[in-house]
Amino acid sequence: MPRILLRQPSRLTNGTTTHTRHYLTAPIRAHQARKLKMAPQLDGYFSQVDSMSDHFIERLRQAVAIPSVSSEAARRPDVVRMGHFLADELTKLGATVELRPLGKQVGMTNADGSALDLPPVVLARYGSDKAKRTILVYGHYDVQPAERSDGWDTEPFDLTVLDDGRMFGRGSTDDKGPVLGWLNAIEAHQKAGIDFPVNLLMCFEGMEEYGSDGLDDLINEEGKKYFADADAVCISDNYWLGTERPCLTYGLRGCNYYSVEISGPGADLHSGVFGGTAQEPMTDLVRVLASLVDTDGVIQVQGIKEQVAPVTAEEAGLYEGIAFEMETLHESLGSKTTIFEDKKSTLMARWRNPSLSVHGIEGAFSAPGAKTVIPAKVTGKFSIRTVPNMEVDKTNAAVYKHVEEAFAKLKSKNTMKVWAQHTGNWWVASPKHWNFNAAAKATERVWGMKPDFTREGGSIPVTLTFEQATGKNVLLLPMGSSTDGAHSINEKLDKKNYIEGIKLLGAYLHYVAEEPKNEG
Ligand SMILES: C[C@H](N)C(=O)N[C@@H](Cc1c[nH]cn1)C(=O)O
Ligand SMILES: [Zn+2]
Ligand SMILES: [Zn+2]
Repeated sequence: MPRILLRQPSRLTNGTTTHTRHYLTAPIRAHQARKLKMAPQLDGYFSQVDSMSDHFIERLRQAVAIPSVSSEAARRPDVVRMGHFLADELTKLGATVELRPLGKQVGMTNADGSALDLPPVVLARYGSDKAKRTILVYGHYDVQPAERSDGWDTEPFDLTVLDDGRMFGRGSTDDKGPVLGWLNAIEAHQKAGIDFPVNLLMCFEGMEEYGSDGLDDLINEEGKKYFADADAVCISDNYWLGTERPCLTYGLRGCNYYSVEISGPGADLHSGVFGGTAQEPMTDLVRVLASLVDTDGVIQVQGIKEQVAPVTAEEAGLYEGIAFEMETLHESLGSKTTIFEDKKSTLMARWRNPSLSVHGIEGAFSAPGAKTVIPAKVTGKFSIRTVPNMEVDKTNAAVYKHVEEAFAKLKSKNTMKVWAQHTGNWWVASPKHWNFNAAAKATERVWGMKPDFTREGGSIPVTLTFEQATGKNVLLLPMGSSTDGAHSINEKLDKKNYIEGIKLLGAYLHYVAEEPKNEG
């Protein structure tokens, strides 16, 4: 059973508080169902999901307990264990499952220097009825790093369920909750004795948080083989814009992630002995990093903004209608330190303009205390979120030129190297497709309101690859909300979003089955 902690909610924050939400009562739901002329069997499915909610939370607790951090070599066995956990659960549910190896990872090794295996991709099929549509779903079972000492209020890998419904744990919203949502939807159909409305193809990877190493090749290879039957693709791996209105997402930014390494001395040095006599890599690095972007987020690299698609009149009119409040953003951010004061500029900055973030410095002293060291080699990490019509190679070339020139200006005797650690494309699709229609109807049925159509500031590198390799429409159908704190301390998923999200995923599949066959 999940651990239920009856603590005061205020002790746990990721800069958020909970909202009172108004959920659908049974009569309103029945009215919605009549209005949407829809699958009566959904009511049975919804009741089944409700009655299995403790079991579904327990499944999430087991998944969160596996610290499947893809960016740390030492955690790789846990990432693999998580892949096996999913494969076992799917097998128990009657799916046909394969664990596909992806070979060795480039650029990361085991502690002893030996090559590191990439975690397997979980490929699974549930149902193969030619009379039904086939939906391909993708998600990831790896997570961002998390240590209690980062500032978590609870153990990050121990799902902590508060009595107000917030469920804290690394991966709860990104992306273990949504991935398990598909498994839970299958199980609830089985337990309720309701025919599963579509065939499901599943692709769950363990390297998304590290740029989806190795997955593009597999998708391209299987586009017309394992994934050949797919009629459309659905990904549940992003978040609502706020806490009240659900959304369907038709765009993502890309992500180019860079390292800049500066080295000089043969070893770390005593700053009393060598300070003032040796040129310091850290001094050079902070000056190079500081040259990239200003306080208002304006990218200083020439050749980036020049690639950005102009705003059309149609796009300019879209923003005001979106349910988004600056107050909710302040709440998710945990402060009022926003660059813009208005909604439109903020949404444009998140969805359709590039941004440059500086993430950290490897090799630098970062612990509490006052160590008087001169680090011998430091590596700065930064990334650019890319947007239409930016090109990966052009962007890389512009970044390398900027960094090389910024370093040259320092006239330093140290050595500098810059490279892209991983790159991932932006993606924008048409929401005018039966795949989105089905999701919109499911949203209205489950949440009692029409969804907003949104773009996402984050990246899911393989989205464009799925679209191109299958030639099918891709839909992003988020489960969690803006206050979940993905990648942050105290990541959480609200129980309401998890349970209603399981209903949403199942309802979407029923509406997919009912969409006219001649569209898309
Ligand atoms: C939106 C998705 N849940 C996510 O968090 N994606 C990551 C993927 C990533 C990591 N490196 C490059 N892309 C993200 O947007 O940071
Ligand atoms: Zn994710
Ligand atoms: Zn993520």
